[in-house]
Amino acid sequence: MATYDLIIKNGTVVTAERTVQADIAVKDGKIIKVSPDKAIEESADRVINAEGLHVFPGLIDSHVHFNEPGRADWEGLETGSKSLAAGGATSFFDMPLNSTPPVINKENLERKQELAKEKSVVNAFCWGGLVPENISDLKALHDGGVIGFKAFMSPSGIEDFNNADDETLYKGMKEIASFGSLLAVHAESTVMCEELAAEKKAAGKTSAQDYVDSRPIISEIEAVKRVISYAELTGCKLHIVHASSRKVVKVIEDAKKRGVDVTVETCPHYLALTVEDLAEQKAIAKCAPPLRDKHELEDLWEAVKAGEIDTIGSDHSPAPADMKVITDNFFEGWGGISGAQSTLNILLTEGHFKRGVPLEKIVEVAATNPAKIFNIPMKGKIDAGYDADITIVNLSESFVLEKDDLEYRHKHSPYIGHEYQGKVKTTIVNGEVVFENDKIVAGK
Ligand SMILES: NC(=O)N[C@H]1NC(=O)NC1=O
Ligand SMILES: [Zn+2]
Repeated sequence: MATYDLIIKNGTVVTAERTVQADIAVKDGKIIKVSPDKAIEESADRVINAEGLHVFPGLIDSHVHFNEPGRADWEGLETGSKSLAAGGATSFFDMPLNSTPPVINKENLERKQELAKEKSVVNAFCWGGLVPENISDLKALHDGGVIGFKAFMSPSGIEDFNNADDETLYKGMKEIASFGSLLAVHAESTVMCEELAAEKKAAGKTSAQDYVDSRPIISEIEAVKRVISYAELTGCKLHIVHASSRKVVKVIEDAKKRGVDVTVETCPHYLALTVEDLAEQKAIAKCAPPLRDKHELEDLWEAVKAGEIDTIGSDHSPAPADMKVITDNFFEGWGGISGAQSTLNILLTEGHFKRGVPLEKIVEVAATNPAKIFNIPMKGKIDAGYDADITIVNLSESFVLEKDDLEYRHKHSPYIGHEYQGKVKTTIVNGEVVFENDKIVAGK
């Protein structure tokens, strides 16, 4: 019998701390040994020669909406997880809404957990929801294994997931703090967004820029400041999702300096696309908070480089094509971008190659920090004892993303036709190869 299940030889291994040439030995789903000094000579059932390739910890996408159960016609755990594997991600945290029933009680959580076990080709974790109706369910959700809670401060666009008013934030955060979990928040001001949208629509102003102007950066800042106040009052750990501007990040930086336990996510689309892409691609590039301008995009990259961004998650929020239609009114059509498969490509191409973001920083925000912040032990790092969640990438290879490359149920993406430097060659989940040679091989 071979000593190991798998050895990855001669690769360049990237962690959040350093990049070194090393061999990696895997057995029973775990990394047994990382050997930078000398070759691992023992036997293995399979040897992958990664000479000339980079070996990253598999990405942990802390923000996806896979819609199952109940709306699997929008995406689903199988297609969603396959798209992640194809993009070099080995774990995801599924948001509590857009699936129906939403994950706002223990029973609904268990249903999703069972489905994920059956259908996902990567590691699946669930977020629980915080809505005005479920304060008394939060503890049971926590005990059931949710990685944290998610609340919307503005309407979610989903009728069975109500947004949290200030009273809900207060009571929910007090409760969540009592058992040491965390609240993630979609932070936009309901009043500002609704009033501005009503004014625009009444004036017949419905262009891409009008939609963007109806959800301004100041509306994110107002909501972020307010929820940070509740975090200070209750001691609840807080995570702000999808900050679209460094101006929002700055508010969080200031709170961190005061000692508030708060972290911040941004998404690849705020780092790769602008309002011009929205005007051109219409609902395919529509999201909330909306895409900003080129200046904001560049500033956000500076925030990544400066270490002000804790995590980067895709906020993959797909919908069928007939919901992604805008004729000339940008207030219509589903807001949510399909991007789960492209996160690493964007970070490498737009971040590393075009703007000099170190590979270690990419690993930190897309794998190591999500594991750390959300308490997923033994993931997000390539080291002895860690789970063998690994993605092997050829940084010398470039490609143009084609529609048929997408594993999504609905093959639309604002990134089709974009050229990327750095191609995912192999994705390994718990020691098993799930993607290689441009194909999902899980279960084969
Ligand atoms: N419900 C839902 O997925 N909303 C997401 N879509 C989006 O563009 N932003 C979100 O928060
Ligand atoms: Zn989201």
